[in-house]
Amino acid sequence: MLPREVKELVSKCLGFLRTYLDPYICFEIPEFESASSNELYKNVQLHLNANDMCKVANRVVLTRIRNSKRTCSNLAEGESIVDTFEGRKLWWQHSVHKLQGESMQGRGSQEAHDRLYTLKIHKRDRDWIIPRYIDHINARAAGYKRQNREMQLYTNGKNSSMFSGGRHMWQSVPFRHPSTFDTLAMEPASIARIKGDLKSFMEGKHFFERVGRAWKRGYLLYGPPGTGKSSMIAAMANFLKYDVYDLELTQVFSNSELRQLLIQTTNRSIIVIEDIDCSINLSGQRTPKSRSRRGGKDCDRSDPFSPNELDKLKEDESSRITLSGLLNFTDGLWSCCGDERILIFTTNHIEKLDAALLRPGRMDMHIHMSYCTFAAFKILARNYLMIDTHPLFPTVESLLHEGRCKVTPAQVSEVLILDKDDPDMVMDKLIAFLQKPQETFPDQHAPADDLQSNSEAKASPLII
Ligand SMILES: Nc1ncnc2c1ncn2[C@@H]1O[C@H](COP(=O)(O)OP(=O)(O)OP(=O)(O)O)[C@@H](O)[C@H]1O
Ligand SMILES: [Mg+2]
Repeated sequence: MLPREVKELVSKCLGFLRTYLDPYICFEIPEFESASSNELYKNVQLHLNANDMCKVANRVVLTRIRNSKRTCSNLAEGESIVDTFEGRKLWWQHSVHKLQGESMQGRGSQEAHDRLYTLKIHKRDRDWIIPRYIDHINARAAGYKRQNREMQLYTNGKNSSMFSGGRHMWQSVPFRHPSTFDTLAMEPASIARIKGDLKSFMEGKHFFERVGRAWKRGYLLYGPPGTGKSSMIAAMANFLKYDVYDLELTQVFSNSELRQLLIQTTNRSIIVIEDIDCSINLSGQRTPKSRSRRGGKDCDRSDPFSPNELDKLKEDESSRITLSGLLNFTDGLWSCCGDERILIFTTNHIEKLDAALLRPGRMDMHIHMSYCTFAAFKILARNYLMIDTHPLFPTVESLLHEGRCKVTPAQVSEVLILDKDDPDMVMDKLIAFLQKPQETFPDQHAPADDLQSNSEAKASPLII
């Protein structure tokens, strides 16, 4: 019989020998470190989920958070799977232990389990694979979070200015607008250009740093009412997964308040000022928005203002928000406080905009949203009626040809939605509608025509 000390020494030596001879090494990634959650654990979970790797496991835990669009899968207790990275194999195992007594402190009742991922790799890969693989997981998880996060729509309401000394100048609701570039009726070539521009902006961090420019981009959307300017903004937000800040300039009472509002916007966001011609004018005074009989927001109208509007106008006279205050944020020193910002102005009346707004370097791209073309109609027909062709398509084409019949995509979609389950009837109704004389809204010239005479303006902005 060996004495106890010797037995312990032998087993210790055997343990060392086993570790020494074992070609693998394990890393543990617990869900919690002390009482705080371990971000890496969550990132591993997202990485396995994003790559659909859990589906090869025998037991998978499926979860869906309330109001979320996605179902998440995770390895069940004791399950393991293999991942590959740069040609090397890595093994993941998930273990779950029930917590008791003191170890539950600070976790809350729902965290009564200790969850842990164990990553096993070859010892020889240890030095080079670990930093790179972990970076890869974090990057994948960041991309996944971005794709799946709930977007927000912020607005500066009347009451928001009460909080200007505090932190809450914006109020938000979840942004769930269904418009996408697939549902937008527009020339496919224009859509492709806009998507390409947004993509290169989103991926342009190093470019903007290298050339010393603030990482921002400005778009001016102009065209008659109902041509899809607001739908375009929603499609851009859904494409980029950015939050939207709908800035109501008529509720902003000074340049400093405007600056505070803009400073509070977060990175990766779209700041929108709709109907810019109605929100601000050259002298910096604002006029209440109104709709003309043709449906556009017509600020220089001839009909008298109501008493309420007159009161508002008087109130406005004391306001000191100016175009230069706004432009200071678009391209002045303030433009670089924050990254990945997109600024969008919309207008029904580009001809009324101040030249300062149209100058190169202000709005990088001018996008003309115009009356429905045949290509745009085909997109609406596919989306509303689920048809790609119909015997009456050539008639529609000749009616819409070269803007012969001026109807907006909004008007066409109103007709298509009427009997969407009966394409033949809808097509008949559409032809009858297109043959009726239409009351049109004056569609402005593309600013290129105005800018041609201005040599400074010839180089930019991009015009679509
Ligand atoms: N280009 C388009 N593609 C698809 N649907 C469109 C388009 N234009 C308009 N619509 C339809 O018409 C509705 C109104 O369009 P939208 O609000 O985007 O127009 P707008 O140009 O912003 O008008 P306004 O100048 O009055 O603000 C949308 O909800 C959508 O259903
Ligand atoms: Mg709109």
